[in-house]
Amino acid sequence: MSSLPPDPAAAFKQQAAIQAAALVQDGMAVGLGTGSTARFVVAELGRRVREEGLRINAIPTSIATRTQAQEEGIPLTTFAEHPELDIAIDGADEIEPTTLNLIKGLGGALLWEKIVASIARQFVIVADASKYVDHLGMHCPLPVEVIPFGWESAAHRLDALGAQTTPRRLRDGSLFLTDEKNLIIDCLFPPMTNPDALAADILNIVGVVEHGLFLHMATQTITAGPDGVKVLTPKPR
Ligand SMILES: O=C(CO)[C@H](O)[C@H](O)COP(=O)(O)O
Repeated sequence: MSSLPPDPAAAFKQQAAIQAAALVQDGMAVGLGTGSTARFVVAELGRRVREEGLRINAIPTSIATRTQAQEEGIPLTTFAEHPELDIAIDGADEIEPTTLNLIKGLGGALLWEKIVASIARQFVIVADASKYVDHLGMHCPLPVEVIPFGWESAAHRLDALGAQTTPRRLRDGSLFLTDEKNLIIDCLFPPMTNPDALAADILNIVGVVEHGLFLHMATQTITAGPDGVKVLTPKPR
């Protein structure tokens, strides 16, 4: 039996996920996201593969998603076979509704997620409606992935950019390791007015591998909440 409390947003997440999974067509190469909302997408795609004979090839964005996809019977592919993807569907931690700029990575999979999103012709975000914010950074820290060597110095330089930094740890106090065996520094920034500039500053720090700002990448968000399902595309810049 799971010891996790029930997720009050689960039904909304599932609603958004099922609508997004309907965008996937026969023959597509699909990026599979990570997190509790993306899990519903993978489950629905698995159902379509088994019950409708949907033929897809997928690339998962984490070891956890790879395990789920295999359990669901979704055929997996490689970057060699599919250097580009037709669509990637993933969750988000915060969504700015005008630009569809995002914070991702509270689940720790931001690096693989960003690689997969960057090669997808469509990058569709699924979430419950609580993820909308006026400015990124309002509700959650920005995860930054750094290599283990010299991570304390990278954290110090993130502090200097105005963040309150915390290395992510497991319950037993040990440092959390990503699927690439890197560390995550969670960075609490004031609400962001210029995320593009901040992203560039963060990437300038030697030792930083990636950050959870997904800017100008999402082509569509599908969210569900008490007011129903909402589909957004980015407003022209
Ligand atoms: O970026 C992610 C993992 O690295 C997730 O997509 C993000 O944390 C959203 O997760 P959830 O759907 O569980 O709210």
